[in-house]
Amino acid sequence: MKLYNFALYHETLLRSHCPSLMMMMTAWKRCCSKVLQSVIGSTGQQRTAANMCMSSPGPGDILNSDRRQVSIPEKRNHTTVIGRNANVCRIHGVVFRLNYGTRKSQVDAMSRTKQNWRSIAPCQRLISSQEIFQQRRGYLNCRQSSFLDSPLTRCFHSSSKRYRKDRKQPKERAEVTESTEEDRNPDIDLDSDVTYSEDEDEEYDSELDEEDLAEELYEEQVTLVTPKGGHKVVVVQPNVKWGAKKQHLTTGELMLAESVALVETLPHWKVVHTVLMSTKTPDKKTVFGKGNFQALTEKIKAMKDVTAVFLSVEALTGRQQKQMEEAWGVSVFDRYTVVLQIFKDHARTKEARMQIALAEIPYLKMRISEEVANLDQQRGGVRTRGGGGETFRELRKRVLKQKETAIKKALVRLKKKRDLLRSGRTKKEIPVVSVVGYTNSGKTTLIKALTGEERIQPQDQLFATLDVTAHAGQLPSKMTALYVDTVGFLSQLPHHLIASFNATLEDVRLSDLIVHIRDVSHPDTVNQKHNVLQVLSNLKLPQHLLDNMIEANNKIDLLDGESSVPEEDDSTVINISALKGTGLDRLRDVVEERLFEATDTVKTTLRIPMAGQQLSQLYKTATVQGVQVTEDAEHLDVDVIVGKAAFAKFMHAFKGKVRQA
Ligand SMILES: Nc1nc2c(ncn2[C@@H]2O[C@H](COP(=O)(O)OP(=O)(O)OP(=O)(O)O)[C@@H](O)[C@H]2O)c(=O)[nH]1
Ligand SMILES: [Mg+2]
Repeated sequence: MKLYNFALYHETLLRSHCPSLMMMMTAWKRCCSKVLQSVIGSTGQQRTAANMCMSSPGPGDILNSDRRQVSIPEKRNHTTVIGRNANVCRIHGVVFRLNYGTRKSQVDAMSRTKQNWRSIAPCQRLISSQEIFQQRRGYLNCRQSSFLDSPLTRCFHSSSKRYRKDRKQPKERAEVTESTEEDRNPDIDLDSDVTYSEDEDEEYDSELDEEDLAEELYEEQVTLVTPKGGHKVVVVQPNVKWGAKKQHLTTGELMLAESVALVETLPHWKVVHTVLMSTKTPDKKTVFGKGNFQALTEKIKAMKDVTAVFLSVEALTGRQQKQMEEAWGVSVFDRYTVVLQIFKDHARTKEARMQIALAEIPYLKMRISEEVANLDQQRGGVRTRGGGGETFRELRKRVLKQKETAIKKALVRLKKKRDLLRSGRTKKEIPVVSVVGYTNSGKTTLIKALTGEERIQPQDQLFATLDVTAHAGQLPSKMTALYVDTVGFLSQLPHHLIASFNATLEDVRLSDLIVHIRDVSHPDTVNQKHNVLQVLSNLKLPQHLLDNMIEANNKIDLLDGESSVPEEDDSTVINISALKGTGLDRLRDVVEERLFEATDTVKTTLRIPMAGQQLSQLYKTATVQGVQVTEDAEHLDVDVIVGKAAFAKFMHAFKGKVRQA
């Protein structure tokens, strides 16, 4: 090994003067690689071992100007990378950190001399540094495919217009890439070494902008893989009976029922057992106390048909998850991953998809930090500097950051579009009513009933709606209002999941009125209301919106006696059944009344002279709803909806000639 390392140190020299020794070394190294490949799993220790051994250049190596390298086992169509920061790669699903040991002179010599390229890698091709970005993304995101198989088509450089242009023109791509490469490094002569496989050509075809990128990234993030026969899940619900973490408004049984509903929302996931387990310390590493954890482990191990455990806590750290998986012998999921997966399954629009991708980033960041901690603990290999996991973390964090920026940018663009639409609505003075509430409370059903919109399809499912949509409906005065359907809320939902929906929840913030719809037939309705109010207060809504909010007690048709939920006198609470249509007329009246208050508008009837400019003025400044000739045939009674300021101005301008009828 020492001889080998010595040889590596003088590799360039050896390549030209002693090819047979170099070949011997290469064969030795390949042999090491193959042995490693066969034994390497995914643990940090093995990765560290791989880092140590796969540290020397040879055929098929990736080398870059950062003086870092990685060895790739022999394979057809080797990819050779020249550029910056290609310091990590993935081989057959295993991540390798690149080694710092290669000397700059070696890399430079190889980069500059075509001869060397040929001798080292006759079947390799050179790719641009933009493509390296893609490979890094490939390493980070492609969980199944190997580094070499990952597509080389995407680029993180949003500024790299040229690259995108290349991809639009696949036939001319070879020349363009050539010149691009040469521009950057005139010493490299690429004429005969640049080859492209047909597969790669296809990948270059499709147009890709940041939104597409974000969408693709969304697809590639943590996805719960359902086994062929579906998942048979045991739901474990921690029940905090004492202390500050105790949930006062709900019970362990109700929380368990919600957890079961969550799991069963995922297609082919079936709950086969449930466990309600007391804990005093839900924040502890094992969530439960020692004795309870032991008892739980025995219980789960005795359940032979189980393929996964859903532990109903907000989010598990990577270490917790690993520890539990080792103890229980099956996959373990938390609320965050399950809810995120439901969101992914249900999101239809690009905006919702991007927001979900954004929501996942903090979770991934947390996991990366932990992985790094593990790797750093396990380092100790020769010729590694800065900690085994350091580069790994930097790279992944950088990729995540780029991704975050790309998504945020795309969201800002969409927000601008939304703002335009919103300003259009404001110009037309169409009032906006946001319908919010706990998931599955009947928001979509209510909007369908109020607007008569046929296309809306309510579903008996958690998080059926993830795309915020607006639908026009008529108020009793024939005035049009826009009802906004929103994403439902859920208890113990990590706040950044909700926060990631900020762009769409902006509509709620800017609406004129909020209707909070509750499922009063649900046994946990009080806790649900509490949760919704808490989320609304976290959204920092304007106080007047919260003060003016209407509460609609939905699904009263499911209650024993329809009067079992008392309505309050001040009409802030209205009993309805969105499905049966009960109480909707009253709700419309109250909505209109509140909208007038919120928008400083009055609805009135004005008596004006038949001859004069008053009527034309009213048409200009108010919404005229009806005109009747009075009995004396000299006046008109005009029903109008008009802003308070415009009304005062009108009355002042025609003082003595007009009055309220
Ligand atoms: N019996 C009864 N069922 C209702 C009523 N309103 C809604 N539902 C049912 O409740 C279920 C959920 O309704 P949705 O309108 O999809 O609820 P949502 O609040 O939009 O749910 P998410 O979008 O998932 O948050 C559907 O099966 C509806 O048919 C009602 O007044 N009475
Ligand atoms: Mg809905």
